[in-house]
Amino acid sequence: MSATHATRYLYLARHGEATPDERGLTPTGRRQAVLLGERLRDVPLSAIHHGPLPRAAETAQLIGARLDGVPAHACEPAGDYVPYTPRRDELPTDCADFLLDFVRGFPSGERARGPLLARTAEERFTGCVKGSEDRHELVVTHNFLIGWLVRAALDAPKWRWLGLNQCNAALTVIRYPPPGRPPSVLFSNDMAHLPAPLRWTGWAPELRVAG
Ligand SMILES: O=C(O)[C@@H](CO)OP(=O)(O)O
Repeated sequence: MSATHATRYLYLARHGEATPDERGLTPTGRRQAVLLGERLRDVPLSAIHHGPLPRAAETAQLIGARLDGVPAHACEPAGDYVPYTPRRDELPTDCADFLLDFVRGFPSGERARGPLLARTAEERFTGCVKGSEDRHELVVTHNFLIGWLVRAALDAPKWRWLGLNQCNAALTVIRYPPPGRPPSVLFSNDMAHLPAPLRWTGWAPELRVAG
């Protein structure tokens, strides 16, 4: 802790498994959210921020029910959008076509509004905090924003949010210390709170590994 700044611990979770119509969570998704809430019970969270879509809002509500009195609120920067559309000349030549096709597969509206929302998310959720008290905050969000914030913490090229994927209700924690030390990614896509049958949902089958 420095005289004027303290550490922020940012807890990032992708929503639980969504129903095919994305109007809410499946029974698996609800159970994932409850278990994540139980995992977070001993964390001194001061706030839960969540995206406005039903799958994130329901996940946040189920988590919050396990955390006495932590205020939860919806906000657009925690929502679902494409944070950055790379130019071809930024990408490795051997995977440029694959990555560009992937990004262009998302609605143009999600791509157009993404960069401003991503910037706002960085301003609102990242970096050390003023004062002498460390802060712990949870953001219940979608796959892409978590990749974007991990990329930013590592100071990786902007396109590199692509390929940083999260399973449903997995936990990523980033620590932002006071000036003088870089951010650290303490956990990434951690599913220790989920039993095996509830792990790896929301993740392409070819990317799954044992455990
Ligand atoms: O639409 C998707 O593929 C991702 C993008 O962030 O969202 P979600 O986590 O809601 O599946």
